[in-house]
Amino acid sequence: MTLRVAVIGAKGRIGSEAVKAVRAAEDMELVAALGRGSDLAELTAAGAQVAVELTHPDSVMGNLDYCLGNGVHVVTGTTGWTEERLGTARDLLAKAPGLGLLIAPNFSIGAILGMKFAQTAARYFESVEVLELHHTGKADAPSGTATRTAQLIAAARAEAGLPPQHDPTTHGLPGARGADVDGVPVHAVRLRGLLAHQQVMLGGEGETLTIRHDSTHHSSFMPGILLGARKIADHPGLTLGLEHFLDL
Ligand SMILES: NC(=O)C1=CN([C@@H]2O[C@H](COP(=O)(O)OP(=O)(O)OC[C@H]3O[C@@H](n4cnc5c(N)ncnc54)[C@H](O)[C@@H]3O)[C@@H](O)[C@H]2O)C=CC1
Ligand SMILES: O=C(O)C1=N[C@H](C(=O)O)C[C@H](O)C1
Repeated sequence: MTLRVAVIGAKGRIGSEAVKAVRAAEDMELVAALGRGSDLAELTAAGAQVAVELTHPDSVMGNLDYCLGNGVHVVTGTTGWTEERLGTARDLLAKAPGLGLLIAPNFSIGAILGMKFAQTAARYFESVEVLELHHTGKADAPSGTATRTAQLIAAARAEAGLPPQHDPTTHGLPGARGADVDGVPVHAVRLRGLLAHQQVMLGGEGETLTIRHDSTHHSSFMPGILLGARKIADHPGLTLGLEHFLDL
């Protein structure tokens, strides 16, 4: 049966690519393509079963509220998530039994594997820092991927009983050591010419390990978006990370 999919944020960098990908998918029909200022009622009028939400941290919560309140599963890649926002999303889901919400910090398989490799390596190294590099249109910093990666690394270190990292800095400028995400320094670069890149650097006695991923085109995110749209109805409630839909 054909899956009826709507894209919200259809004119954006990733949204416009998602519109093409959904159109090209033989098992999907693009029933609505909404931009800023569109009426969300278009989506329900068109009978969308799944909304692919790719907008802005300022817009995502309102879109979730509408979709989950109107019987539509949601796959979102929009970033800027906090514990408070996740709590609100859980509250919305509690009022929408049977509906699924996938929040995916990154849809690219390489990035997801990079996060997994970093999580695996974390327990074996004394030091770890995350560097993310993005295009100049990005609203949030650090990136959703870097934040999630740092959280996974911190949890792995804690589970292994590693002590907090020692920061030797006693002199310097504020910000020079990056943002502190659960004790892991995260550095964000915004540079024209870049798209989405991440480097996790781990260091131990006499060695370093670097895990690097580069998205060089928005097409890298499309197989993950389509997979999320296909699977979300079978996963009611909140799923945080596309890795839960993959055999990892
Ligand atoms: N999870 C992932 O793999 C990826 C996530 N992203 C995230 O997706 C989001 C969008 O990124 P970009 O496409 O680069 O941004 P963008 O600024 O190019 O596109 C966002 C689009 O959403 C539209 N928009 C904003 N509010 C809206 C609303 N209420 N209703 C409908 N449309 C609305 C804007 O007008 C714009 O066209 C960001 O949060 C970004 O971090 C981006 C790439 C990959
Ligand atoms: O804004 C982007 O471009 C991206 N956003 C996501 C993030 O914040 O991690 C995913 C990817 O890095 C591209």
